[in-house]
Amino acid sequence: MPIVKLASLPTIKRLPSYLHVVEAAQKDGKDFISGTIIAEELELEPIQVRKDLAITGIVGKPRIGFPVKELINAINSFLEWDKIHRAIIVGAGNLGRALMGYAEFKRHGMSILAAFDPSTDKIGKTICGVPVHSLNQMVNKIRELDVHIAILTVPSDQAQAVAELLVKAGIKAIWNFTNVKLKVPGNVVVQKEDLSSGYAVLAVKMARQHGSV
Ligand SMILES: NC(=O)c1ccc[n+]([C@@H]2O[C@H](COP(=O)([O-])OP(=O)(O)OC[C@H]3O[C@@H](n4cnc5c(N)ncnc54)[C@H](O)[C@@H]3O)[C@@H](O)[C@H]2O)c1
Repeated sequence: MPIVKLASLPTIKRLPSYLHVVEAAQKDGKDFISGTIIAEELELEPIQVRKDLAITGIVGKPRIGFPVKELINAINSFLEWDKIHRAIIVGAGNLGRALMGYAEFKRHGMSILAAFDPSTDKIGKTICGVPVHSLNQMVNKIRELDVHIAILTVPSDQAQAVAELLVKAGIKAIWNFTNVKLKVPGNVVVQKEDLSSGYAVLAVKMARQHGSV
């Protein structure tokens, strides 16, 4: 199966920010929001916002803007956030625990059903409502719980071996927080995440604005 390439990747990455702004407008009791207001909030060009939002199929009205409720539904639907995504976490350490405790994921359909870790201090415990199991239960639990997404927060030297186990168990997508480029079959989606990218942008922006400190 070919690797899925998304032409609209930057747009997809901006959609959650749009959703935050539009949800805030809904909380303020607004029925409509203009592309210009969204653009101002996010320091983007209005044309960019309108182009991005067109991908969700929702059309704004001249001088009135976008209907807030429909826009929220359209963004959630485009992002597949209106569906339940059954997930597990492998590696219940510092990062794994932080992700288990992040309530936004639940609000957006991500249901973390179990975590797996070899540490006897963690097995049998519950972290933020998520039960931690031993690694030798992983394959059976993935099948039993009908899980499709695995969040990988293991030490880097364990990443490839764990990924291979996940693929064998039938996992369809791996959200990879390790710094390893995983080798998996083409039908398994891998999304690699790196907080350092954000830090890099922050540091360079700060240097440009204030000079090196
Ligand atoms: N992408 C990012 O921005 C980012 C940020 C922080 C950490 N990380 C990466 O995430 C990973 C975890 O970082 P951390 O700070 O949580 O480390 P940590 O040491 O706190 O946690 C790692 C956990 O994995 C468990 N583990 C070890 N071998 C395992 C295996 N084979 N299967 C399942 N679990 C196993 C350990 O017992 C531990 O609980 C590391 O690879 C780190 O480099 C990435």
